[in-house]
Amino acid sequence: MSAKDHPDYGVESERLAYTKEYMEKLLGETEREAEISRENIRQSIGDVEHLDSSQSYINILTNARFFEMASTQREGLEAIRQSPYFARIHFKKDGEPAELLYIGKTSLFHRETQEPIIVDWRSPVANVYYDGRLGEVTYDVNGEENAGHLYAKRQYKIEQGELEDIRDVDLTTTDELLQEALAGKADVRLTEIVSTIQSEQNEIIRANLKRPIVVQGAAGSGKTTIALHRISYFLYTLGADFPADKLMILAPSRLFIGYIADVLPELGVGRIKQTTFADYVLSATGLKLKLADPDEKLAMLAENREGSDTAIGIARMKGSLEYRDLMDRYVKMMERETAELFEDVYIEKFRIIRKERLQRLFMKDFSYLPLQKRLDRIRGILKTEVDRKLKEILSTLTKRYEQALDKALFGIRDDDRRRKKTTKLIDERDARIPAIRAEGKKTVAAYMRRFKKFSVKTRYRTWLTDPELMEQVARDWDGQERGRFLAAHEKERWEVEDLAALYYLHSRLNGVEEQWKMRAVFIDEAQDYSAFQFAALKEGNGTDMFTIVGDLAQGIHSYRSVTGWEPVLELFPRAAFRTLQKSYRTTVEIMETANLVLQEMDPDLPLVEPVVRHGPKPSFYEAASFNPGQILDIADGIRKRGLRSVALITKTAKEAKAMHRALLREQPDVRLLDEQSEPEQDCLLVVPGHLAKGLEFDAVIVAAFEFPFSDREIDRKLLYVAMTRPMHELHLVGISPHFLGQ
Ligand SMILES: Nc1ncnc2c1ncn2[C@@H]1O[C@H](COP(=O)(O)OP(=O)(O)OP(=O)(O)O)[C@@H](O)[C@H]1O
Repeated sequence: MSAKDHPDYGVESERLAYTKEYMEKLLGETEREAEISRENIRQSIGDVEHLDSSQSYINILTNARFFEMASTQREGLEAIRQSPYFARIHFKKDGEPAELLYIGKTSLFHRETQEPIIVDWRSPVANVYYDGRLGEVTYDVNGEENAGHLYAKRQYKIEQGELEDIRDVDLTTTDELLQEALAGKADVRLTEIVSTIQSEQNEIIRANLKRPIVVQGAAGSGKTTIALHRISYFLYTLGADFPADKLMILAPSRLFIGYIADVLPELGVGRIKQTTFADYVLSATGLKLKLADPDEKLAMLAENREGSDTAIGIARMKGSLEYRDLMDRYVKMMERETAELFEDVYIEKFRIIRKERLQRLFMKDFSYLPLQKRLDRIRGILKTEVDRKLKEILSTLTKRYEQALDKALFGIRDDDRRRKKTTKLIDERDARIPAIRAEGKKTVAAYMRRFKKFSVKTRYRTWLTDPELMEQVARDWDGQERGRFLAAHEKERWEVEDLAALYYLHSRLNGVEEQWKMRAVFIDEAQDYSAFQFAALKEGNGTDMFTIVGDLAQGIHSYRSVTGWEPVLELFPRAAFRTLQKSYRTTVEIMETANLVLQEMDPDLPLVEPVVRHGPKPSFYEAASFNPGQILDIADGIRKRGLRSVALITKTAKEAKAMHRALLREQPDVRLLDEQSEPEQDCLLVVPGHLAKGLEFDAVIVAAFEFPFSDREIDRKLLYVAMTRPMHELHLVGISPHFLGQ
């Protein structure tokens, strides 16, 4: 059906024409305003030379601000020019007349009449569009409930400024727009979904922003997308108090950041910090460490290598809250050792401050601060105290010398004795007073020298290698456990698993600098975080405003990460918890096959419900060894069916490298994805399973030969992740595990 067939086509095309016309007019105006500001700036720069320069500077600043505002408005208008809105609601707020509100990516108001021409999708009233109900509805405005009646919802497809389609949405029709959006091709990039956000997703996006939220969401349920839209909603709603650079999204790899980076500016959130946990910790602590390959343990497990038990046991320990408690005990020891260093403070023979007072400040009054920050405060207090007392001492002494001189001058009769006495007094005074003054100037610095800066790296390394210290800190470990731990750290080697402890120590000893202290944190692929990582991030940033999204079924790093959300909810007691079971990425046929793997992990796990969209059944190709020709044939077939992004997902990184090499010999358009690469289209991408997490492709070929997928937990998870990446086609090559029923 085309838009022209709709009975309201005439009205709707007039409305679109009106909107476009107004936008063009506004664009012209902002263009002129920008030009005027630019001209004013130019003039003021000229005036700086010969006029009152402070006035000219003010002019420059004001006009620069106007220029910026005009540019931002122009950019906003440009962005929505081709498709100004995507929906309309017929809505009546209680006590007000009914209105037709057009919803788009940003708002547009008539400058003179203040009439809303387009309402922002993030505005409070737009909530009723997403909420899924018609009839009596309520929505929240700044914590206050507003009520009204929603008569109708209508969706539009507007492309290149042309009205292509109009659809009235009622509760019985399926969301055709969603179906269409899902049938589209993967772009190797995420896109915004503001026009088709579903009500259960909307609920998470708009959940109380000042409280934490934890989301367990199935593969393809839109977790990443929702996290990004929640950030956009966050900045729209609370942006005035929370500048974008105080918000951070933590992604699993740099590759993944590249994948989401495009959608961030589109949602108006390009300026937030986008980083990985490792990069964040290294920047925030200022530590320069070369980290060992973070996926080595995963490889050990996937390849079923000998000797992985100890390494994995240690990794698990380092992610636990028990390890955090050990670090707390270690900090307590350092606190006590530091407190012992306090002594009374003197200038000459005058006591300025007693050590007990300083110890009390350090241990009690400032106990809420990191150790170094407490010392900094104490230094400040000492300085004030020394300055004040020094003045007192100098004035008292000066007076005392004056009195003594008076007494000598007027009290001693004998000339010779008097002269001697006064000379002695004057000499003494002239030496002592400047000496005290000089000493007083240096007292604080000299006193504070006993406190050495806390080097987090050195302190942590000492904990890992010093048997005596370990015995004191890890009191509950037996000799064997300590021995194993010490032996594993003989060689200096830094691993991702150490980062939580390093960051935690940094935050407790030195404190995280303002620049790195975030006010809201969004974590994607959160199933790969350990309890200690969550705890450390919360402590270091001093906030619990976290949005945590993940899928336990994809927890391929579960040897070092959480295996349930309970510990996370305990760490964030104010958190809301939501689950998403519906998957939007893939077809019914692919999801049903992936569900077989899910069931194998834990029969109690709820199966993922795909949004009804059909496609070919997954194909299986029994093959004992890798044959590049076979893979390229499959990929060619996929391309011929019009799909563009194709990934070959392997079980291990080692096999990915080997397959990539072999494929390259046959065809140049093959790319191996690693941590640093940019995902790209139109070539066959070879992706190791753990890096495929979070990404999506039109079609996926899963292949494993050297280490085929077996019945082990790690294999099931890796296979599940790989199988849930495609939007349209899945091909499995190699020996498939029995539970796939092939
Ligand atoms: N409401 C929606 N409308 C249109 N597309 C959607 C919607 N929700 C999700 N999608 C699409 O579904 C796909 C999966 O979304 P996303 O990658 O955010 O899911 P995820 O839960 O993070 O997946 P995974 O855990 O498997 O990485 C994306 O292509 C996304 O654009």
